[in-house]
Amino acid sequence: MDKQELNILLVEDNHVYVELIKNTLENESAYHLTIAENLQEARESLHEKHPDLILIDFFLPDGLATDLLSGNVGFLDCPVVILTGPGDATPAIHSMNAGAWDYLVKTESTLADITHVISRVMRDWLHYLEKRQATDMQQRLMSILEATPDMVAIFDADGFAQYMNVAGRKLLGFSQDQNLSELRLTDFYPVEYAKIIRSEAIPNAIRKGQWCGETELLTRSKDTIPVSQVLISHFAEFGGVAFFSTIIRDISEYKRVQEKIEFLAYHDSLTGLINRTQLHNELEREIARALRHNETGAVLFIDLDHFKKINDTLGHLAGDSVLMQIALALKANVRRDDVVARLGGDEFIIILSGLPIDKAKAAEKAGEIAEKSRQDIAKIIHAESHRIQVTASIGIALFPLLEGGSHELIQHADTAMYHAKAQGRNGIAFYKQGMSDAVSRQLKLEVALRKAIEERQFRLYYQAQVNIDNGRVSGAEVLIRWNHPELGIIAPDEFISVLESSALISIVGQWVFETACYQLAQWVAEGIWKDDYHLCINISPRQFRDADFTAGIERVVKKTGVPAHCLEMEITENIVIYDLDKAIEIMRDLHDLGIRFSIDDFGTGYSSLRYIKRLPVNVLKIDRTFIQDMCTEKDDASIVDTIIAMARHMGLDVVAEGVETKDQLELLKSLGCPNYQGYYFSPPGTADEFKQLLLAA
Ligand SMILES: Nc1nc2c(ncn2[C@@H]2O[C@@H]3COP(=O)(O)O[C@H]4[C@@H](O)[C@H](n5cnc6c(=O)[nH]c(N)nc65)O[C@@H]4COP(=O)(O)O[C@H]3[C@H]2O)c(=O)[nH]1
Repeated sequence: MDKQELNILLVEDNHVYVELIKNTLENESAYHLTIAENLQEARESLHEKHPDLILIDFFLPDGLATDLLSGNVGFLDCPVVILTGPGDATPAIHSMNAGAWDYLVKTESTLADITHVISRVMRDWLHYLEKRQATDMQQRLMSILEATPDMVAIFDADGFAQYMNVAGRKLLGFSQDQNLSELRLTDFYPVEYAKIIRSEAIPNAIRKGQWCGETELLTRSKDTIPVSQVLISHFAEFGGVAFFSTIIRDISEYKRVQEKIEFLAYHDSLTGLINRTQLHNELEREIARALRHNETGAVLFIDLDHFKKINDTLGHLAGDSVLMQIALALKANVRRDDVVARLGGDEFIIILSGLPIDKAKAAEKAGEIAEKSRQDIAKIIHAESHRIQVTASIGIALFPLLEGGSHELIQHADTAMYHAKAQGRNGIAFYKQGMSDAVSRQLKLEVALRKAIEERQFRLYYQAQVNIDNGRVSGAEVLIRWNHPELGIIAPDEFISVLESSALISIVGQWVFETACYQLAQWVAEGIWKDDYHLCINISPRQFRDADFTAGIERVVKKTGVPAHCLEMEITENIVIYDLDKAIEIMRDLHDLGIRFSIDDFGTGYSSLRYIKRLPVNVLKIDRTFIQDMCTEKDDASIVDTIIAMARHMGLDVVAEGVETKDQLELLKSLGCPNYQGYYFSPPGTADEFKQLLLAA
């Protein structure tokens, strides 16, 4: 403290005495003296000047000294020198407020004595202040240590605990008053980490001053806590470690988050199965193992059929629930060390390892597991109060391959899966060479067809059916065309099979039926469609098997208001070979509405009279391949003759398809065929073109 700054408050009303002290102090020119002559002035000075030293004349009037010393004025946070009279006053002061004063100076002392005392007082005071500052700092540091959320501990040079802060005690389960001095640094760690502390941390801390690392602490209840820690050596003045201190942070939460992040990096968050990244790691490992142990393995690529529909119609919660349940079912179906992964979306992979070395046996085993998985997936799933049935297409590829690793294998299994889809879904296919080209062609077409649906690129053409006797139009067959933006009009033979295998046929078929009905309704309204004409619409086997096929047809008939008896559905014999009874049921329902049925391409399929008899069929359409050569090939002519005779016998109508020449027409007429269709009369044309034929009829 600068001497010049010394602020002295002299509480005294004896002018002579005041002058003397003043002179003395001013001679020193190092003090600033404030004089208070009464209680009021003393109070003000205490508040305003913050004196460093107070000189009080004990024999002041009005009990001023008593008031000051008894603390009535305020806390005197500086040394107080009592200027007292002869020695007899001392006991009175003592009894009054012990500790309130610091020095007694007798008034009979000389001023030099007083000055001397003042200097001594100030020296003491400065010393005291320094000490107080140091302890203040210590106290502050201590309170910071106690408040810090990290564990802080001090150990002596022999490693015995000397201090542990609140956070440390809390972390390890020790109470605040528990004596830890018997415990050594290494006692706070499980054995394996105590070893690291002894052999690595302490030597390093001694050598380099400090050691940092991640360890685990052992709590009082023998739990372990992951921590990050710094161990510091504090050296004595003349060398050697005086003590160690350590700061330790509990990183359990960080570890948990880190583990979660690591888990998420390699796992699918929804199902908990491993993800694509980890799948490749696992598969590479399995391939290497199969090569080492001369084993066979298999990759099953599982893709759910029409899963998007579940998400779109029942919502993502239901979709998620389905995925989770399927993940569980797949896991339950394989051995514990077989890998099940989710690639994302509705795609799963199973890696089967340790299959028999014999490829055929391995394939058989893989096929069995795939079939079991397929069946398990197809079981009814309850999700978000819905009962859902999902099917899956599964592709299988065996490994090790002659060439290629995990990527090629998954690619093969993927191709096989697409093949299974192309086969009508809900099935299994093994990868074979050459499969990729066919599948990718099919896929490209499928993608283009989906676009065609979205962009309404389909058109309907109409081909007249003609009564042979009078040569007049008796109806029409509806034929779809794909009006491709670059390739122009594409005939159905090129895309109907892809629509069928991808199940897009249901959407397109429904569109054909609806559009044709609207067109028919218009012709009826225009009065150009006669009541005994028939509009024939092709129905694919797949479309026919749709659960809501009949309901969809009924809806359209009602909506468009067409006369149902003018509608005819062209089906092929394939429709009935799946489930004859079901086919009969559907046909009867539609028949009851008034809709007629014709068997298309008759003669090319089973042509079994047994089932034709049971079906509510009205018309047989003779396939054009017989008509084509009937004038030159006797066999074809006799087949056509037989079909016409048989139809007549069974009370069925007949339409001969693909009539291109007058000779064909004449021969058909002579055989008693009632109707025909073909380029000879007119090729398929647009609705406007066909309308002209109707107007001319
Ligand atoms: N060579 C020759 N051909 C003639 C002659 N007259 C007609 N055709 C063709 O013969 C096919 C008759 O249709 P389909 O047997 O039902 O055979 C149809 C039918 O099975 C299917 N199809 C057409 N439209 C649809 C549809 O909307 N839905 C479904 N599921 N299948 C359809 O595609 C097949 C082929 O249809 P298109 O290419 O339009 O071929 C039509 C027609 O253009 C002729 O004098 N000579």
